[in-house]
Amino acid sequence: MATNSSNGEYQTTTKPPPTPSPLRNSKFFQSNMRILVTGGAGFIGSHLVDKLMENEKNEVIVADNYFTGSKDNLKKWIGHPRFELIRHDVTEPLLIEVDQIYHLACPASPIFYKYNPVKTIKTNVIGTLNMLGLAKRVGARILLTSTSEVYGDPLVHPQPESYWGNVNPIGVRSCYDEGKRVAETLMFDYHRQHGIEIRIARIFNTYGPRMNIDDGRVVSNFIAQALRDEPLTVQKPGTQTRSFCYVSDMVDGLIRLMEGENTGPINIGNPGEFTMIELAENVKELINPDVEIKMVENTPDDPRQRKPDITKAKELLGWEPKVKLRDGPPYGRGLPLETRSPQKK
Ligand SMILES: NC(=O)c1ccc[n+]([C@@H]2O[C@H](COP(=O)([O-])OP(=O)(O)OC[C@H]3O[C@@H](n4cnc5c(N)ncnc54)[C@H](O)[C@@H]3O)[C@@H](O)[C@H]2O)c1
Ligand SMILES: O=C(O)[C@H]1O[C@H](OP(=O)(O)OP(=O)(O)OC[C@H]2O[C@@H](n3ccc(=O)[nH]c3=O)[C@H](O)[C@@H]2O)[C@H](O)[C@@H](O)[C@@H]1O
Repeated sequence: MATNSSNGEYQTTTKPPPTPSPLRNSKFFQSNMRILVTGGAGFIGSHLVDKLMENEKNEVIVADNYFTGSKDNLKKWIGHPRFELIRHDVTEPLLIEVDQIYHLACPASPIFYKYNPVKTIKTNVIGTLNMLGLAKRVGARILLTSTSEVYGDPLVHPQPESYWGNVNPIGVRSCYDEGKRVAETLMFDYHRQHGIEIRIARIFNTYGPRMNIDDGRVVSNFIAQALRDEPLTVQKPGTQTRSFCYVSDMVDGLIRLMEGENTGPINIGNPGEFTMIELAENVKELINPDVEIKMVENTPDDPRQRKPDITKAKELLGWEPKVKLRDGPPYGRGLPLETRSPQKK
């Protein structure tokens, strides 16, 4: 600090900064790690942001076009000095400086990704290309949230990462599952060709607070129907299976993958497997024992079985899920506010 002394000369006095340094709240503050989360206003992305923001050394930038996400999911961080929210569509280039990129931007619920399939493909292909271009320019590590849908309607059960899948390339789900397969290809080509540090997570069905109550995915559908006293719509045959991972476990797995040494792809999911009839019976028992279960027509190419082999996640990341299906709110104890409305009478 420079002061003007009585004899007119400048003297330098040093004073230790208070803790925490006021610089942390100033525009001159530089965090240790600048992290971009694309799709950070969505369901998984906003929980990931919450976790990343817990670390004072992280500065988090979210880029989202709000197609299926919402500012509301991030409201507690808006205005925070280590947080920035950008309305941005990843199909357009993004020029910023970051150290890590969690690339989640993509509609995930089948009703939304089928709504504008060409846009879904653009998001997966051009969007991933743009984020890889950004990673290349600034030397950032990039993690892609791929999906168990890359296994299609799997003929191997449970699915290990070495399984190449059984995917219809021209079906109504192809914009999403083939889009994610191309995104994975792009990740590995940038890795091999340009030395980009990549991480690929193959996420299996995930549930928890902030799922959009009307987004059509089975857990939110059944819970919303049970709360509204409407029949639970089990799509035929009802014997198809899924394995449901609670969102806090998912976020933990994604961060471990980003921070670890393995490129992946690595399955992140809960191996507990349920038929859709079993899921409906669980929701009925836990939320509304009087509700009816109704069989309805299914949509094309619905995978008949899905369960992750998580051997790699256990061995390479030291990760396995902690929350069982019946224990993870909104499903078991304590429905979160986001799915509580409308109230059951
Ligand atoms: N939730 C699951 O069960 C699941 C399973 C497998 C894979 N994933 C993957 O995880 C990621 C997040 O899924 P989610 O469940 O949180 O879905 P979500 O729909 O809640 O979140 C996706 C976010 O991406 C944003 N987005 C979509 N298109 C965009 C674009 N072109 N530019 C910028 N932002 C865009 C949306 O507005 C939203 O905020 C997705 O990549 C999805 O494919 C999710
Ligand atoms: O985990 C994954 O990799 C993928 O899982 C889901 O896709 P899906 O499993 O088809 O998700 P849902 O729409 O929740 O359907 C699950 C099952 O429930 C059934 N279902 C759905 C809705 C409903 O009301 N009733 C019902 O029985 C469907 O037929 C399907 O068999 C996600 O939404 C994708 O984003 C994700 O990539």
